[in-house]
Amino acid sequence: MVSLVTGLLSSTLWYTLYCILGILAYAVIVLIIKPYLVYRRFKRFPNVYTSPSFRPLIGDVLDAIRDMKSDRAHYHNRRVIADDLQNYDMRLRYEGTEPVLLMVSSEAIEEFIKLTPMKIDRYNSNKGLSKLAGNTLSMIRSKKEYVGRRKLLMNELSLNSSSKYTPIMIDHTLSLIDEFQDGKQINLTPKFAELTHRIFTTILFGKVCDDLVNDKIPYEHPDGRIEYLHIRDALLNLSKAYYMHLLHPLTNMFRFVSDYKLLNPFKRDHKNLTNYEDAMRKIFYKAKGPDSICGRILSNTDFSENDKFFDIMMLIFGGTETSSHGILSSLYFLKKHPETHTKLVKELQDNGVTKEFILSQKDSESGRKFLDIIQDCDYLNCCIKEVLRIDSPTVEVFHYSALDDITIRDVQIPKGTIMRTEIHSVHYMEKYWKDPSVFKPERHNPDSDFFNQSKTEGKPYNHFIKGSFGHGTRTCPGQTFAMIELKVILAVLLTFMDYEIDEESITQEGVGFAIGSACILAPKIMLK
Ligand code: HEM
Repeated sequence: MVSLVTGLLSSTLWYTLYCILGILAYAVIVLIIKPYLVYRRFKRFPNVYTSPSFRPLIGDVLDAIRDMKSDRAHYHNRRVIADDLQNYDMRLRYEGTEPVLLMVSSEAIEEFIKLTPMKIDRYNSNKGLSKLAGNTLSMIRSKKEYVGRRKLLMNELSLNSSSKYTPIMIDHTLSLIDEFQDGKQINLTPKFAELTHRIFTTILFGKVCDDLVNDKIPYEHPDGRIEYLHIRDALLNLSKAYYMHLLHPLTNMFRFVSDYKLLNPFKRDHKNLTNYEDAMRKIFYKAKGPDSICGRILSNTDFSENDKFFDIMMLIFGGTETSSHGILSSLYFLKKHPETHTKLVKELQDNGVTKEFILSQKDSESGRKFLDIIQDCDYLNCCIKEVLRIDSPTVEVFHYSALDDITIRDVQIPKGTIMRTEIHSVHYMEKYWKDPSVFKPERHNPDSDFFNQSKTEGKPYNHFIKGSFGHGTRTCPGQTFAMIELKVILAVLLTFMDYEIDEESITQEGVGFAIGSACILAPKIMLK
């Protein structure tokens, strides 16, 4: 009997020991050996930048956290990195243990795009912001269903051809200006997020949902405090929280902890996300009528209601912070370069963009007249393009992966490699841009001396040296809408107010407003 018990015990012990050894071996292979082999594979290509040393387990996470803590996410960091990348086509980056190959040169980006979607397509890492975006079209492969879902949204919204939204943009921007007090300083960072969120939700749901959109929902902060936040503020907090998941060591090392939300912050953020989704569903069902865009999208029976729900959520997510950060950057760079600000204000005035004209357009049926004039303002167009180059609101595109073994710029990339195009580096490369670190709207104007000098110096303008909206099949569907929105909001702001930014922020290098940046813009407002 005793020997039986000892035998059982010892076999249980051995079994446990084997299990522990198995788990350890698995961890070593997945967390250290595999990432190291990827590092070795790409290190041998002279046109692939790899960090000077391979850091097992933590990858580049420490750098990212350090930059976020020192308020340098992401602008300063990206510019510094871009300097190191001048002569490379790609960069290997580690998101924890996960190697991601980033295309950094225009040539690599172009080859990458040519291979999408046949050989390279969307990859849903189901991590970080991908989790926030749920089962949206932006996470699925570029197949028939994707095309149908994207077409449905674009047809219903007719975002890219419509001027009918400009009165809504004017109206909300004027309401925001009404809140400003002459001579008072105001933090514009949350104000602009509120503005773009209002514009987009009014377009999607109509005024009928104003009360629900302005509802407050419970949001649990990291210190356990529950605060009732506007839906839009909950969304902004959630996007920051889920961005941090990407960098969280537990997401990378012990994925199951985040997948099953076993610990905070995963548990807490999921609870907050559920509250946000519940609040959004209420809005959807209230906006179900045929007069609302959301209602018309929901009445389509080709796709499941849940998929359409997430697609609309994605639109709100994609259309809020991106544009609001673009406006922050625009105001900042215009004041950093006062001659640009003066020239732009003059262009608007010369084209008849006055207070009276804007007020007359606020209630117009179509907004066509205002839009036509705004679209004729070439310098406004160049300023916004330059803002998007020097401080692109988005710093990353979503993940892609190689569906097959492929070759880009003579680099052999095995099937399954996770990839992305990088937005900022190409924006600062000396080989494509004349004086890339200088803010120069004229570089986008084919009639300007600067544009032609760049061309003579062998740096012609080219589609793939600008990446703010991505490229190819998966390019941003809201691009035209966003450009119109930025122009309209900026034109209204510059006509109704002037502003002063404190000397320290203006002279400090590295101030930028990409999503995730800790920089805030709080100027003194002078109403006109
Ligand atoms: C300045 C404003 C904006 C910027 C800089 C921007 C940038 C981007 C970028 C870089 C991507 C990823 C492309 C890729 O993965 O290759 C993207 C995708 C997307 N954007 Fe935008 N965006 C802006 C405004 C908007 C607006 C206003 C909307 C909504 C109308 C929107 C909706 C989307 C959607 C749905 C996707 C996913 C597309 C897909 O996977 O097929 N974006 N955007």
